Amino acid sequence: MTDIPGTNIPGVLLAGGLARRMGGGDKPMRKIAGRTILQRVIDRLAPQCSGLIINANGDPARFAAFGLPVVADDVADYPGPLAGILAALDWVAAHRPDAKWVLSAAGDCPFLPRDLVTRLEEARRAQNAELAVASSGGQTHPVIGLWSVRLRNELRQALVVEDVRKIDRWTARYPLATVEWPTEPLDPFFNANTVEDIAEADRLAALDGG
Ligand SMILES: Nc1nc2c(ncn2[C@@H]2O[C@H](COP(=O)(O)OP(=O)(O)OP(=O)(O)O)[C@@H](O)[C@H]2O)c(=O)[nH]1
Repeated sequence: MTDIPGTNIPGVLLAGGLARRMGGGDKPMRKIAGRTILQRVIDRLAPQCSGLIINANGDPARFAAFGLPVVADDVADYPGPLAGILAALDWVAAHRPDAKWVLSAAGDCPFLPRDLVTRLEEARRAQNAELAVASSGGQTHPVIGLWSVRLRNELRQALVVEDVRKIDRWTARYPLATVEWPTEPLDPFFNANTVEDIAEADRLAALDGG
C-alpha cells in the first residue's frame, strides 16, 4: 500500500493487447533476466496497491499461476487500452465499492517506479484532479495513471457511442495531474514492444537491480 493515509487504490495490469509488433501472444509473459514481465510488474506494484487484477482477453487459465482475478474487456474487437481501463473500473465498482480510484499500468513495463502510486496520488490530491498520468523524458504514458471509478459510465459512453480510442482524447475532458519521473539511471516506463526491446530490457534489468 502507499504511505499516504486513507489511500485505498487497487491496481490493474493491462495485458489485453494483441502484441502485433512482437508477433502476437502475451507480451507480459515474456521473460526478462529470468522473470516474466508480468511477475516484475506484480512485484513492483503489489506493495503500492490495495490488491491487483489482471485485464486480459482469451482463456484466463493462462494467468492462473499469478493467483489474481482476471478481468476481460467487455467491449469487443480490441478497441485499445481504454477498454481494459473500463473493465477494471467496472470490476472495482462491483467488487471493491470502497475504492474511488484505480491505478493502471501496462503489462509490458518491467521497471515501474517504487513510488508510482504515492506520487500520482499526491499530485492528484494537491491539484484536486479527477485523473493522474505518469510522464518521463517529457513524454506522457497515458496507460499508466489513476482513474476515477465514478467516471466509468462516461468512459463507456466515449468508447462505445463516440468511438473514442485515443486515451489523451478522453482524459483531456477532465482535470488531469501529470507527474514526471527521471530517466536516469533508466526510464522507469521503458516498455517492451518488439523482440529487440526484450534484449534491451535484459540489459536494463541490471540497472534496475536485476
Ligand atoms: N484491454 C485491452 N488492452 C489493450 C488493448 N490494446 C492494447 N492494450 C494494452 O495497452 C497497453 C499498450 O498497448 P500497445 O503496446 O499499444 O498495444 P499491444 O497490443 O500491447 O501491442 P501492439 O499490437 O504491438 O501495438 C498494453 O498494456 C496492452 O496490453 C485492447 O484492445 N484491450
